Amino acid sequence: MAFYYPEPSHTFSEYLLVPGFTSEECIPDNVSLKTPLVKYRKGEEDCPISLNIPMVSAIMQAVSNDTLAVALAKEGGLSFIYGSQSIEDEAAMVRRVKSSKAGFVISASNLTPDATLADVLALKEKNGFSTVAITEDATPTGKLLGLVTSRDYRITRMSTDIPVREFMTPREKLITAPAATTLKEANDIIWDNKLNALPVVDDQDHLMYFVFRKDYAEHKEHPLALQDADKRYLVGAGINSKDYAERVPALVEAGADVLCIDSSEGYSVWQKKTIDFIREKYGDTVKVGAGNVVDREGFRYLARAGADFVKVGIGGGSICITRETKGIGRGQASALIEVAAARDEYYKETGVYVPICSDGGIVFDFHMTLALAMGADFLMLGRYFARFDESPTNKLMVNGAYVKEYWGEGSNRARNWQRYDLGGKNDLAFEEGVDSYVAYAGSLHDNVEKSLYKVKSTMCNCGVINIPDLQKNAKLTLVSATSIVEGGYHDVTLRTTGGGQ
Ligand SMILES: NC(=O)C1=CN([C@@H]2O[C@H](COP(=O)(O)OP(=O)(O)OC[C@H]3O[C@@H](n4cnc5c(N)ncnc54)[C@H](O)[C@@H]3O)[C@@H](O)[C@H]2O)C=CC1
Ligand SMILES: O=c1[nH]c(=O)c2[nH+]cn([C@@H]3O[C@H](COP(=O)(O)O)[C@@H](O)[C@H]3O)c2[nH]1
Ligand SMILES: [K+]
Repeated sequence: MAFYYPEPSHTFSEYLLVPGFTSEECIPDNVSLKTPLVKYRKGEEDCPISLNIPMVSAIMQAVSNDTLAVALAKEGGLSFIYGSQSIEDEAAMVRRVKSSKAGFVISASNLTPDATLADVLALKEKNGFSTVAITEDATPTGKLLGLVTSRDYRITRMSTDIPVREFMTPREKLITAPAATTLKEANDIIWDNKLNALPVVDDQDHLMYFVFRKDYAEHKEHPLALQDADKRYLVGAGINSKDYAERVPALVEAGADVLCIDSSEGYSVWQKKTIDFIREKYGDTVKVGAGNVVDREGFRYLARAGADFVKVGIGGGSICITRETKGIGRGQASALIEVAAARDEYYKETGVYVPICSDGGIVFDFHMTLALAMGADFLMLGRYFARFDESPTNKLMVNGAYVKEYWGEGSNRARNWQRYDLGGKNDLAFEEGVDSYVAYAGSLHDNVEKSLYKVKSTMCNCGVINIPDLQKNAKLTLVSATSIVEGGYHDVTLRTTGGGQ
């Protein structure tokens, strides 16, 4: 007979935290959100890689490119560059993160001289940046031919079909700096010449970075930035259990700090083979997470296989339709609670702490606190990051409101690159994700700061100022359907619409 779980499976919104004693030391400023990313042995002082905030961005085309990776690393979190692209393209993204330096920004707005004023305006509308690099091939690292800022054109006086070459500031009039320029030198040049943006170029006159006037206090603004010993930002990269023999070496060579096998379902021999390959070739020097699992057995299998962390969650993501199409999955809270217990059990048995990541289904900021309280060491978020300026997708106006595009990795849109040719017949493939819009929410920095302030405040209510203590001491209660009604506003008429999350 099949096995039946005695309890239904639950998710975050069905739980509440019950406050603990708040002492004088419990104030948000005292809270540390530092958390382990990869496994470590009992007694080892420092985890080989820790996050300064418990957030990683999802391994998705619509979420984790190099721009978002740099923005998130500045806050103390980590991105996993999406693996659903060619090995060369993924490695190039990793390389761009590793070669970006604090204060040195890879140009996110680029056109050729043949583009028009209309293109400049459309680009500005789309990504909000007012400095456009004019390069030979419209890439961020192409040969620099000029620059367009809002000082170069007047919309009221110029036709929008005028080509960029006619109004850009051409290369010969630009003040630039060579590759070896330090941030301090760059700022002196900016100051002496009253510039807003200083292009940094290599010896072949290819654009490398911009230094913007406003980024001067960069290092002071980002005290939690996640950097390696050479002050380069940390970055992760997604891999799959098929082309790892080629992909892993390319990503390692590009400088990826940690890898993660990206799959809807990780309790499989394919994941073990992938980890075996890495251990054989690199020993423990290359860190790799695995998943996703939703129960004790899945966790133990991957932990024993040597995973550096294990990702939890099947079908809970905002764009997921796996539960509907395949009928597999488990309520995210139930999955997390069981896997956290399995991690603790495994730690007791072996002395090895294998961190777990709650992946998918985080909608409200309080879900973050709940997931951590239920035992997650860190959280993977897709929809959350897709809404920000730094995510790779288009910002559009739909029904009078700004939205950003967001699509699942199991949607046809994401699968249009050839990875799926590697397994099974294409005509039998079915979609496991949707293509959608999410409400545009502004900059990553502002949102992360706000969300984490809420998490810290709640931790103070629970009487704890670090994540391990939250995991140990949190008191959680399931709530009845009726008490969920009690938890929202009720029996009043709102004077204004809206309200918090
Ligand atoms: N977390 C979630 O709930 C879900 C996530 N996704 C996302 O969609 C994307 C695709 O996920 P999947 O379809 O699970 O990709 P996948 O590549 O892990 O699996 C696709 C199919 O290939 C098989 N397979 C894997 N390695 C193999 C090998 N070496 N030889 C032979 N067969 C092999 C798998 O068993 C599976 O049937 C990922 O980005 C994933 O994160 C999709 C659905 C649900
Ligand atoms: O069923 C699915 N079909 C998909 O197409 C898909 N794409 C991503 N994912 C998973 O969802 C996570 C992100 O979830 P959120 O948007 O809720 O943060 C991600 O981190 C993934 O685990 C998918 N699941
Ligand atoms: K399985």
